[in-house]
Amino acid sequence: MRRVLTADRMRAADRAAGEQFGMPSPLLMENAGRELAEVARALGSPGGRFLVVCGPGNNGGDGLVAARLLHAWGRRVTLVLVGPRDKLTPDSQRNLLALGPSGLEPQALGAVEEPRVGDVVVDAIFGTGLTRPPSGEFAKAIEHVRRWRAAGAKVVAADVPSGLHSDTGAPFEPCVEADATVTFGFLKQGQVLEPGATLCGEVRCVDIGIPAEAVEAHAGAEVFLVEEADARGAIAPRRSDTHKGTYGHVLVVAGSLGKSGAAALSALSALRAGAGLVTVATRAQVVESVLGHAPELMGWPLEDRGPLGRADLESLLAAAAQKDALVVGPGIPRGEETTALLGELLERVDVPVVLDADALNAVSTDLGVLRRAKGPVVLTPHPGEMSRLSGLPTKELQKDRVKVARDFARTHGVTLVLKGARTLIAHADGTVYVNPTGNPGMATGGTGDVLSGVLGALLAQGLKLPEAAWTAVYAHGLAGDLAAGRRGRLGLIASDVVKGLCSVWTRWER
Ligand SMILES: NC(=O)C1=CN([C@@H]2O[C@H](COP(=O)(O)OP(=O)(O)OC[C@H]3O[C@@H](n4cnc5c(N)ncnc54)[C@H](O)[C@@H]3O)[C@@H](O)[C@H]2O)[C@H](O)CC1
Ligand SMILES: [K+]
Repeated sequence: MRRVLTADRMRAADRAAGEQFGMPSPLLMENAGRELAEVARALGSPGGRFLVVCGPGNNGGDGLVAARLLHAWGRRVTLVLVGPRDKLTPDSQRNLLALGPSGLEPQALGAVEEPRVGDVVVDAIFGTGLTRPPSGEFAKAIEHVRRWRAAGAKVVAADVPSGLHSDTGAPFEPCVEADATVTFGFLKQGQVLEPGATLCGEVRCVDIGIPAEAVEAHAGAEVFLVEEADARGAIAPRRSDTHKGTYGHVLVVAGSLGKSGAAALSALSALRAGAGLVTVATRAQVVESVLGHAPELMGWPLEDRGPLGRADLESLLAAAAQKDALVVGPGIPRGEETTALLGELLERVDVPVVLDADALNAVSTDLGVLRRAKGPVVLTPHPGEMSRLSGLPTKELQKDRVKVARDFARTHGVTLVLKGARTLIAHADGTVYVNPTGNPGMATGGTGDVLSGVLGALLAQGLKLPEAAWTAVYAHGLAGDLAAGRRGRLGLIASDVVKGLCSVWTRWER
């Protein structure tokens, strides 16, 4: 897991590093500038130029250090200073003075010789201090950097691409797009959320001497980036003295006329994610078509009576007996009484329950059922379903997904998987995990059903929350990435993701 900070927490850590741990800001800046210069040097070509564009704050100071070092290393450096010199922060002032012996004189933006392929532009205009849309000469400088990159120069951003909001990952207009971002101390939220993650290019998080102890714990507000080792480590190797009962029995309550495929995808994924047994509870009229997808599946026919309602409760409780996890929602026939039915089911079933698809739409009309649940509950909404659950317009909630997901999980005591580019897993304690796997090829019908099955299977095998959730999400996204590598993103369909799960397990069992 990689801890991810907001700009405020990063600044507090900066201060603590100086005040409590003997790492004053000028030293931090020198270390940051050196790391920045080394990455820039590695990206440049031997005869190439280095164009360092510095803003008025400490981000600019990092750039001034990098310019001095690149020059000392014999590189051809052009320096541009954006904004009034009298506005430079004290640390940046010092570094401007330190340039004296090098003879490096800042040039005006307009006078700069256009960079070419093989040249490197160091973007040190703004970092975590950006608080409003860049304007005037700052906006012009950012537009120059964007144009130079389009002309073939490589761009290395200091800490954060200038123009990117370092907490939300939303770009102001204009915003630098970088080939690499050298970030200092800890990852920032905006670098792991889209579109920020894409705008950063390859993120290198470098140690500049800020000890982990300098970061104040924020119980209930921590954000972590999930890494492959975390997900892989959650899947225990299989012992020889085990049997299918060891790996749990999942009940999938799903499917309806015309939507038997959703049930099959969810159930098949539960099998492909290691569940010992999977039973599908669905209307009698579709049970055979669901089971037709895999002889390994078992069926629990529900009497044909249209939408799921109270009349189905006794049968579903009987189906849920001796099960280790439930997945409810993919393709279910939803009606007036489905919310009440789910409420009763959640109150009486004590194993983990995954609510997906139309089960989410059903509970969104009475969120109280979540608090009344006897066992742990995981919701797996996409943004549209999240809008119905939260009452926020989709556009609104997408602006600060971390906050929306955290608030919902904490308020209702659930684990919430907010799907999308960089899916978020918010746990009831307020901690949010960011998932880096997955690709736009997975924006195709049925991939959500696949995730619900994987999640149900890991819960049935005894993984606890939130670990079961971020492991399922990571594996599901990686399965999609491996499948896209074989099929191409355009051709990817949900069944490929199911097959991709096997590639994940073989990769992790090595
Ligand atoms: N441990 C670390 O992370 C270290 C970080 N360092 C670098 O310091 C910057 C943060 O520096 P700061 O001075 O706070 O802000 P910026 O340089 O990002 O921004 C400059 C300055 O600009 C003003 N400002 C904000 N928005 C606008 C705007 N739209 N137009 C004009 N001016 C604007 C605001 O007042 C800012 O103060 C961090 O990213 C790192 O690169 C340290 O150097 C090393 C340790
Ligand atoms: K920057």
